[in-house]
Amino acid sequence: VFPPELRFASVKLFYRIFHCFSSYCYFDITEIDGVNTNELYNAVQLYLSSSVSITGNRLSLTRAVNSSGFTFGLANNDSIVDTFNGVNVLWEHVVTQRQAQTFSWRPLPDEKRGFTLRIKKKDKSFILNSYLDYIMERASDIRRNNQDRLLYTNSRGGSLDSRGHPWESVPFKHPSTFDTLAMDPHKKKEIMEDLLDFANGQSFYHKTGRAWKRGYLLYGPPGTGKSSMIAAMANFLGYDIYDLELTEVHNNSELRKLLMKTSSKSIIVIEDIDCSINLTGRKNNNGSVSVSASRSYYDSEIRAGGGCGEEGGNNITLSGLLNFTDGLWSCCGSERIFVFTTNHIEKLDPALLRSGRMDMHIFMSYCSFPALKILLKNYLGCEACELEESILKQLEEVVDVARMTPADISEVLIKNRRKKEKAVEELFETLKLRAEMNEKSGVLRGKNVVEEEEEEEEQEKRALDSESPKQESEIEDNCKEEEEEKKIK
Ligand SMILES: Nc1ncnc2c1ncn2[C@@H]1O[C@H](COP(=O)(O)OP(=O)(O)OP(=O)(O)O)[C@@H](O)[C@H]1O
Repeated sequence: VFPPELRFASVKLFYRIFHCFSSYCYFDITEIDGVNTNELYNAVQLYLSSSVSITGNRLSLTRAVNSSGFTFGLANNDSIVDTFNGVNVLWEHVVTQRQAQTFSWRPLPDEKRGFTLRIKKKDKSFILNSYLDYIMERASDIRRNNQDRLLYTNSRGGSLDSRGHPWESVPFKHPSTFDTLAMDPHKKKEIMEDLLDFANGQSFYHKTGRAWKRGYLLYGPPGTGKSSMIAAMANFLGYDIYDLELTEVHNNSELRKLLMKTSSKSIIVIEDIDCSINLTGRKNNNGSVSVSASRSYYDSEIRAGGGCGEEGGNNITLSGLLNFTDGLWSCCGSERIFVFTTNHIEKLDPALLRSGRMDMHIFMSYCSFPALKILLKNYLGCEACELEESILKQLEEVVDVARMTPADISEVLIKNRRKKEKAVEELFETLKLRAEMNEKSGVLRGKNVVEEEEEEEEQEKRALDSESPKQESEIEDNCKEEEEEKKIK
């Protein structure tokens, strides 16, 4: 009976009166905002998925592409109460049929979906300030946990893929974790704590004015678990990995572009850095740092591809690499970890190793006794306490002197993994043989491995401490000299 205009006006009036007397206010969060997808809608859906999975009776269930987890959702027109800091809010999932479209540039779904958030008027400012931010954060955590890790590598010859992206990706399914990694448990704990401190340290980095990034240098002989450590780090933090092949990068600007296209919460890896870029050019023949060391010197003298005798034909300079790790561009994006690996730390330029670039130097050593116990547990399923005391003692005696890598030891264990006793016996024989060979050839010079390793680490630290300040003063002197020369000219 009512004409549509009158009907519309009376509904509007009714709502106004209703809202005046109601103690609630409502917010509509639609799936599509105009023509764009509403980020908040997706975030709310993910956020609610954790609470509805426990309380809901009828749920929608989805699994996104590249995701290893299921997402629970509120069924159509269902509602749920959520509590945030003692405040109750009501979420309703509203689904209505969309009117048939006459014409549209972009076809929209037949259904119009959205969430309605009902909160008490008195809680409005509190909820709007912190609850929605909290939802966005939780949603991105859930998304990251559900999503498969990705392993990116830079395209050959710097070419772009069909989407104009310089990185190609594959799902990252490396099973290495800190549990499977054989290394000294104290060292392992220290690394894990450092990683957690970094991942939870947003406010600290903000407060101290530091870019939210951290550098790790993994060094040690081949087969000691450097790559496994990177995989364990990625699995531990849930980060993607960008495996940067430096020999495929032509120049510094290409390097910078690659950096700009990496995402937050990622680990950028350069493996065997000493083979990717020639870092020895800065040193004199006797190993001391050249007096003429300066950025311009790096630029002109140090070229990539010379480290392992291969000519890569690319023009990345050390200066470019230093800028990559801690220049202004390294701060585009946040929460990034740089990991460099090398078998020859002595070949690396001290400038690359200083704190701020490589904050933590991790020495991946030959297999020690605590690491051996982890391998025995992982490969044979036997705890150290299950083995006879005498066998353990024998193993402990030879393992340090044998200087075998965890990779070598795991090969011996894999062969006999079904027969525990035979595996332990063969392992002992192999370790003994190696230890004898080492002693005969005088590799150890009367010291045990741990002492040698500690000494190596100590030497490296001393070299760094003495070189860093010297270098900076040298660089300053050089700059001054250059300026004076320019003035005279
Ligand atoms: N510390 C370790 N803990 C457990 N497994 C290890 C460890 N080190 C090596 N391995 C085993 O040996 C194999 C090779 O190790 P990995 O590639 O991580 O060594 P790497 O130090 O990176 O060697 P390279 O320097 O040659 O790249 C791995 O697949 C893993 O199974």
